[in-house]
Amino acid sequence: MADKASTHDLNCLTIAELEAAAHERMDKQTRDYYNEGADSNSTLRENITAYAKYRIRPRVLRDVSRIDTSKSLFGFRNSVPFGVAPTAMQRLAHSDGELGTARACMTAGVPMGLSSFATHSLEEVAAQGGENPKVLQLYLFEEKEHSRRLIARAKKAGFKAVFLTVDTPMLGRRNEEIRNQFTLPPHLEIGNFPPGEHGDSGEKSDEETGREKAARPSMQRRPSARGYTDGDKRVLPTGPVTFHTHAPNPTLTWEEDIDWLKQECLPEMEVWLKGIATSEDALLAVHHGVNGIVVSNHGGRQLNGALATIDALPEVVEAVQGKIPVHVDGGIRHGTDVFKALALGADFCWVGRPALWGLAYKGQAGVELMLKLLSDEVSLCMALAGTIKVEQITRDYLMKIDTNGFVSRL
Ligand SMILES: Cc1cc2nc3c(=O)[nH]c(=O)nc-3n(C[C@H](O)[C@H](O)[C@H](O)COP(=O)(O)O)c2cc1C
Ligand SMILES: CC(C)CC(=O)C(=O)O
Repeated sequence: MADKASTHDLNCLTIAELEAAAHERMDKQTRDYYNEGADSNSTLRENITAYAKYRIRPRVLRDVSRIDTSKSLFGFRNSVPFGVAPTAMQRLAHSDGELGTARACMTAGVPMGLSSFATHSLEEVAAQGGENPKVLQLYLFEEKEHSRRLIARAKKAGFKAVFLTVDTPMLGRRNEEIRNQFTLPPHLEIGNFPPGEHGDSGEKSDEETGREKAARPSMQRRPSARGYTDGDKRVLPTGPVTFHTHAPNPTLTWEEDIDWLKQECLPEMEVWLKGIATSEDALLAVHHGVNGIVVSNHGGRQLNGALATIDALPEVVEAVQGKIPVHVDGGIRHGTDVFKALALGADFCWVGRPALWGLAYKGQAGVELMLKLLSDEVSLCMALAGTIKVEQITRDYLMKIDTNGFVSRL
């Protein structure tokens, strides 16, 4: 027993405990920024609770002494069927930041999604090495030249794909972010867009330096912020690249932008869409020839009231009919959630906040811990359900409980 306990972090045996441990280690601004969703947070909550509607139908008396949790993606055999989703500004959590996440993903043999708005550059992340795939999350800016340059850099650095985020025509309303007057501390900058390289004076932006904070009590409501529709006029951002000004792009369309992106990326990097939530858009994605989609609602941070991703997944899977891979993120907090998502037809899963909690808890080692907890849970769940390989996980292993408590096969 003593031996077994010694391989564990007894303070963090679950993702929930990791979340609690991280809570104490983050300042309020960071904690609120990472943890909140949009508006009342109902989609954020439902992303998690919706998993409880599904129960597992375990099969027995199969030799489960060897469980293979691995899954191929971008030509690499990942150790598990999930990776770390792109989340912005990871050095807010810990000085290891995105480099710590990259090293943890490399050690665990899982893919890493890097946010366009990371606090390290994509070159620094690539330099951490590893055969595990790296994916660049892309906010396609209205000034396409910025995006063109970023895409070229990602190609050169060996990124396997871009995940174009399509659920941010405007930024969702995050009330704590507004209340806290969120600013990037002066010692940090957005690694991919350092001040001075994007048509600005070389001065850090207000958002990056925190200057004029007092003079601008609600920075998100600057006319150029474009996050809200309460009278602000949309203005093409011309200054330094900051996330409030550049991440949202209300002008993107299937016709204008997807072909452009494919031309920029292919064949070296695949083009995926992150933020698909309906069968109609999934079919359009197939029609426009993208390489894959991620069913996502941005961790409940964009359209509050949107369906939980695990509930949106089945209609997308049914529409796509295996023509392109379908991934899912949002609310995954246990290995059984990964199992359920795979059973409902996802080819792969991504986890966002748990990696941030790992980082906040112990930097790189904390992300490694998070990946180990989730990997062990996936492996145990597969064994107890009677599945030896990821490919064996199908709808036959699930039941659904409706609001009246009736249980049915899928
Ligand atoms: C703090 C934070 C920052 C995020 N930053 C980005 C980002 O820069 N680009 C993006 O496409 N998604 C971003 N996301 C969304 C994640 O990629 C992912 O969709 C979401 O976190 C999944 O939900 P989960 O946190 O419940 O696992 C962010 C999420 C969080 C929590
Ligand atoms: C750069 C930001 C817009 C990052 C983001 O997507 C988020 O905070 O949800």
